[in-house]
Amino acid sequence: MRQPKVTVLGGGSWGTAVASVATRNTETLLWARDADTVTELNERHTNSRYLDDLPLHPRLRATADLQEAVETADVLVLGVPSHACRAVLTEAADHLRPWVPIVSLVKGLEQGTRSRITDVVSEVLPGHPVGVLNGPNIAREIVQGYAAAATLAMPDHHLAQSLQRLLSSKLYRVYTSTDVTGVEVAGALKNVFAIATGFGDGLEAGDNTRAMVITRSLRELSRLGVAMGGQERTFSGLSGMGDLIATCTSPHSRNRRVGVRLAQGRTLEEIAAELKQVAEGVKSSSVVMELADHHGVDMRIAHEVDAVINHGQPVEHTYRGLLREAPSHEFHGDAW
Ligand SMILES: NC(=O)C1=CN([C@@H]2O[C@H](COP(=O)(O)OP(=O)(O)OC[C@H]3O[C@@H](n4cnc5c(N)ncnc54)[C@H](O)[C@@H]3O)[C@@H](O)[C@H]2O)C=CC1
Ligand SMILES: O=C(CO)COP(=O)(O)O
Repeated sequence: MRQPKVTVLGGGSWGTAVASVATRNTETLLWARDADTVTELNERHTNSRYLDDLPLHPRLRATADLQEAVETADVLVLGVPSHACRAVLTEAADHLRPWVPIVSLVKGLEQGTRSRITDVVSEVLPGHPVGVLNGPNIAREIVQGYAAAATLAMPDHHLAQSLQRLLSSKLYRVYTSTDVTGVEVAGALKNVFAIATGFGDGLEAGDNTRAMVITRSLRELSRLGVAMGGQERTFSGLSGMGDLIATCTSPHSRNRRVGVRLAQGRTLEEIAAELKQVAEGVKSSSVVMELADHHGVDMRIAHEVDAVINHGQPVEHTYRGLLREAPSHEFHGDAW
């Protein structure tokens, strides 16, 4: 039987990495809007703007033609940043065959609507089964072939199992789940907490501080995630604790780096110019606070990140402000 063809939308670091993994299993096409990236991917099998000279799977093919990419897809993987999802999906809608499953790689929330990206997918492309693939996955490490794992969450477990085979490799272990909400919320929220961890690192606060911020962030993340309909246990899994560990400690994390640089006195504009890549936590920081208000969840750490990013609060004030608050029972109550 013919293997389903995979199309990945988004020629940045993560779309490229996932497309390269999928190419091992099946015919895979990567859509990138930048023509030079497409030429380089097809001719040199690299994507140097995002992944230096790391070799990609030689059979991976790229195109800048969205129609070609979408109309041949049996499985569509969404790998553009959250702010571009609705526009790209709307353009893709006319070309996608009915019932093609869609997997989001996006770790962000839509500004304005506060929607999860799988909800945006269902709105723009009703009737398509939709899920999310999240986990501690620094793109360059996956391309380098270091062992890693992620969770593919879909409401239909059988469909998740068949897509699991297409998107995994021996070294990239994809587990399944039916908790789409939990996995997706965890992936978006951890970026905000990685910025908070970066604050501590930028202030050279030490390893204990980092562990405190990560652990208390997990508690905050879980409380909002459960209020939004996620399952508690999901947050101690790969997309929750796992991704917090990776993003809050990796020197490759862009969100953590935003926090470090802000603590060192750089402006967001300077940091964006240096990164040249998306750090979803910057935009998510205000959305998370809107969701926290909506669901009545007190989120002190996320609140401080929002204050720095969106309201010009100096990082030192944030740090001292958090420490002034008395700790409560570790697992009961709203204190951070
Ligand atoms: N890089 C990583 O290690 C991981 C990233 N993610 C998530 O994957 C998503 C994509 O991130 P990355 O690939 O890392 O970002 P990136 O910054 O490396 O690349 C973004 C890509 O999207 C394209 N793009 C931006 N706006 C567009 C638009 N309006 N239309 C079409 N294309 C557009 C850019 O040209 C670029 O190719 C994000 O939500 C991120 O949080 C998830 C796991 C790992
Ligand atoms: O999601 C990621 C790792 O799992 C990538 O994190 P950054 O976007 O902070 O680089």
